[in-house]
Amino acid sequence: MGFLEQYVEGIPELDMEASRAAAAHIGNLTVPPGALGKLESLAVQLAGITGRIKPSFEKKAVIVMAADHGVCEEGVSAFPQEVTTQMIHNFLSGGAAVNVLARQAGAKVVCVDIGVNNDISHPELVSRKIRFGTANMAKGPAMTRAEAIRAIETGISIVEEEVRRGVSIFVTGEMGIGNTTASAAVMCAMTNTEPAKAAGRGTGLDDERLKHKIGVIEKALQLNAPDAADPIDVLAKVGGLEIGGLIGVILGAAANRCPVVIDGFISSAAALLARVISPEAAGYMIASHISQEQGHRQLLEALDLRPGLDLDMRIGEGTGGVLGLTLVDAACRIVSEMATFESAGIAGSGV
Ligand SMILES: Cc1cc2ncn([C@H]3O[C@H](COP(=O)(O)O)[C@@H](O)[C@H]3O)c2cc1C
Ligand SMILES: O=C(O)c1cccnc1
Repeated sequence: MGFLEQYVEGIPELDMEASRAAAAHIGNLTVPPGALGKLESLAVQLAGITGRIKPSFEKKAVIVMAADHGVCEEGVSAFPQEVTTQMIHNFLSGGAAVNVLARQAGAKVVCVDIGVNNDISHPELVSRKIRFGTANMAKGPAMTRAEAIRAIETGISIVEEEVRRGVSIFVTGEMGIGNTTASAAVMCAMTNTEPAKAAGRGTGLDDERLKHKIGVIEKALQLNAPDAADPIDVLAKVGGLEIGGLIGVILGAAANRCPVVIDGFISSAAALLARVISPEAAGYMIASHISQEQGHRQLLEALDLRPGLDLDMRIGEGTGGVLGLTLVDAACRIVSEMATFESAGIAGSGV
């Protein structure tokens, strides 16, 4: 058995006893039953993940996996490929949207080069390049199976390092011009969805170029025939290196009983593959927001995840995910700080 298969076997089931105890505690808090809505289900989930009724997460990290995509040569993005590298410099100097929102949430940004086209060296950059971008999936497989597995294992090793540094909650983030094309192709392959329903405008394609993008995805799926029963085959043929890295982040978080907050469309495509690799990992995923990217709603439904926020965002990077940390903090404070009917001397419901 390879490292990955063995690692995945170690992902623990959720602690249902802790979840039940949290639900009972929430039932005694001074609100009408169920009135705190998704914050209540989040608190119950967090108890199941950590085994603690009143968890708290001091150290938080968003892992921004960055990689390039060979399919960009088909003209599937509104922006040129160099923007991937340029944005990495922006992440490293703290000026990107995810940096700002992560500072607000008290999370550190870990930027990983898992497959960018250029050589980049910076003391803050985690350099784990597997190859210089994927190959063009409209002409053949994006990467080899061995590279796909390495991408996943890279994500796992980064989480393991951060757990050793005390991080106890993770957010998925990414940067890669062209990656909404790869993510839509993954979604189509895994859920048997028409590319016209899965593909969106990404960074801002007009109608004509969106039609072209849909045609490219159709061609890539036809040519590569990814096997829906084999998520690593799907990742290798029509996915991306950062998508593989994020699968590893999700599996790594689950193996360490840490919640993992899922960002937008690209992160959700990674989550879809992760939950087939490990059905147990699904319980550790928290959906942060619904992105404007067409296909995200259906993708979240396929994941059976209900997003907390709907902010008309369409950027990725982990921006929605770090905003989702606020909801996690809110759920934690409710269970640890609220009074119960008994402690506050308030009469319960008469019905
Ligand atoms: C300046 C800029 C910053 C970004 N930050 C995230 N993305 C997002 O856009 C890209 C996906 O869209 P597409 O598939 O259309 O290329 C990804 O890099 C994603 O993270 C950005 C895109 C741009 C242009
Ligand atoms: O939802 C996302 O992750 C997204 C949407 C558009 C562009 N980039 C990312």
